[in-house]
Amino acid sequence: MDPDFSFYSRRFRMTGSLDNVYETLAGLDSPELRFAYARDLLKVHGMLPTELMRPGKELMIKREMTDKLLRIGHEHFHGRDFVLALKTYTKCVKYTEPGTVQHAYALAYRSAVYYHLWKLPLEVRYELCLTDIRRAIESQYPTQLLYKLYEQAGHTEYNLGRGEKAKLNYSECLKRLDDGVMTAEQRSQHKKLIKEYIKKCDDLEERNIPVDQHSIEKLSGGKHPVIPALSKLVKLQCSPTMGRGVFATEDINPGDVVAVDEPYISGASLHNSLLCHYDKCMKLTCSIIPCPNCSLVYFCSKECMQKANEDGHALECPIMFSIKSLPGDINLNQLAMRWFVREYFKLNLINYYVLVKKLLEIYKEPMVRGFSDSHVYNSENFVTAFSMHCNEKEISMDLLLFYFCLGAVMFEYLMISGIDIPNSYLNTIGASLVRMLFILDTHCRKLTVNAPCIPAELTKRSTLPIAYSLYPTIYLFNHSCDPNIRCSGDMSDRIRVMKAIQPIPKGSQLLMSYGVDFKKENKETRINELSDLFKFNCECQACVENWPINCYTPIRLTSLNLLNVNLADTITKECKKFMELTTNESFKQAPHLHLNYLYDFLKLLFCNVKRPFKLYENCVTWICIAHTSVKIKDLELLDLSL
Ligand SMILES: C[S@@+](CC[C@H](N)C(=O)[O-])C[C@H]1O[C@@H](n2cnc3c(N)ncnc32)[C@H](O)[C@@H]1O
Repeated sequence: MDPDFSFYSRRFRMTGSLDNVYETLAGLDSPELRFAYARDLLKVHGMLPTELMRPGKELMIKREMTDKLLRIGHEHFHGRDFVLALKTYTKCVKYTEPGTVQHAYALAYRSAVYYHLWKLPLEVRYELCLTDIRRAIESQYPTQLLYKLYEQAGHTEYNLGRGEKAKLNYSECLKRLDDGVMTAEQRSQHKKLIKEYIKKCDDLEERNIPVDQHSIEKLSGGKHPVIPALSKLVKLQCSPTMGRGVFATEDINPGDVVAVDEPYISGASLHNSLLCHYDKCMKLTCSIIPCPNCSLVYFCSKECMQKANEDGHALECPIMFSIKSLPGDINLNQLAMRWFVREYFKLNLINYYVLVKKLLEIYKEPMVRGFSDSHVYNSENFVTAFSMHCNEKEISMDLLLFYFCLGAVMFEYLMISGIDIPNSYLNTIGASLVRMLFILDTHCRKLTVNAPCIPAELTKRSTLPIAYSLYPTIYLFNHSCDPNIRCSGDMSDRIRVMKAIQPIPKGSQLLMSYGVDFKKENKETRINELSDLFKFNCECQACVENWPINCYTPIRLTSLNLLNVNLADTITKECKKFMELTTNESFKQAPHLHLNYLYDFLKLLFCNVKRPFKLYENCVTWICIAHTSVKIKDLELLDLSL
């Protein structure tokens, strides 16, 4: 369902006051005054909340459902429908509180499902099984049944080839058998069996199971001295048509890594419970634990839950349910709240106030945003993100009113939850929350590059966003319909690596695509799309020179497009070679094995042929494909929309 951005204007229209509201809002030129106005307006119309909304009843009903769900889970399990059993037990894990017997049962049953879940690769299912066993043991699994869990853990470690760990678990099982409810005969039989298992472990050769090491790419030329997420080969500079941007200080080659950025702030999409919501983890996992207080965010481990609490979740937790009920985009509302509480509490009231007051005043000047008085760029993620350009002037009155009212309501919830903000700071701090909403709306909602994705269908490259993240440094790159850099690697990776896909001579700007490409769409469509989504008129070379789309791009070398006639023979020969290679099946299967060849061919054309030229554009496309490995992760083999 599309977010309802006309929620507040509809309310005011009903009271017949909308025209006046628009007029007054438009006449106020500072964000603080607009915030104060929206807050007063809501107060007058009785639309400011006076208490927090609580999950109460909803959560109780879910908890009562658990027993029934466990029974259904058993039916699926015994009917060997392991995927349905997994879904059902996972619901139970979500609905029950960690530390309770019910929670422990749900985890223990789910561990048994993982053990049998043939659809998952062996190592994955065994690791998940062990994780759930460990958690069930930590949550109050009944003492008289603990031997079963240790036995299961022993089998799983054994199957993973880890003899020593298997022995430890079997030995624990032997001890725990004394607590089991059974006859003396049964106990002695069982102990005999476990001792045989222990003996078998001695014969097991330790296997080294390769771990999926995600190698993080290194920045070409090393780290930038001021902005560590950027390469040393670039600098921040202002361009008259695009504002702040990133420019090459040396020649950059295709394949060079120009930025490695981590999300500064992120949140899993609310519909997705396959992801750890702690934003420094964001691991895809089937094995989740909900926050025991709000039950709205999930973690892959207790450690992540603890770190998330220290990083601000403890503060947003009491108002999570209220935020969930607000109009607009739930995911982004939550993200804005997370961003606000984290920075506000990190900096403290006065520091936060002083910083945002300055940023709210100067953000209109592109080169001042983020720069100190001595023109040194402040690499703090908060400054980079908070000072991001987002064309507020182009935003419709509807949306402007929406965000100021939404910010005022969110702010009220914060104050009701106990955050004490003196009156003299209130409007500035409130306006900072509204600015966060604008920034996230402009830069997060619409850019899929900011959303870790999983493939929507196994056979296609289309992807589904599973989380929303603000990558502060990536946002410094301006857009081109003919990008010379691109995000490489797996789209579900939390860390984003930007690589050059074309040669970028010293002094030129590094440009990424915000989602449109001159090869696929004509100028009019692109302009409309960019203006609709991002509210700017594209000033890239492809738009300014009105380059034709792919099917009209010249494919032949002629005196019109050949810049160096002396090299005509060499270029013709190389073009022929490129065409032969790229029609070859083995090349299509593994273009990444030919990257160096593609880079050399591209550089040859870059220097000697006028663009657009079909083979140049095709070569860029192949480089992009080779840089993007959309790995089919283990979890996507299952339909786990829980
Ligand atoms: C993600 S920000 C990029 C950094 C921005 N230039 C700044 O000063 O913060 C996107 C904004 O940059 C500007 N921009 C980016 N690409 C552009 C282009 N091709 N033509 C014109 N303006 C552009 C627009 O104002 C856009 O809203």
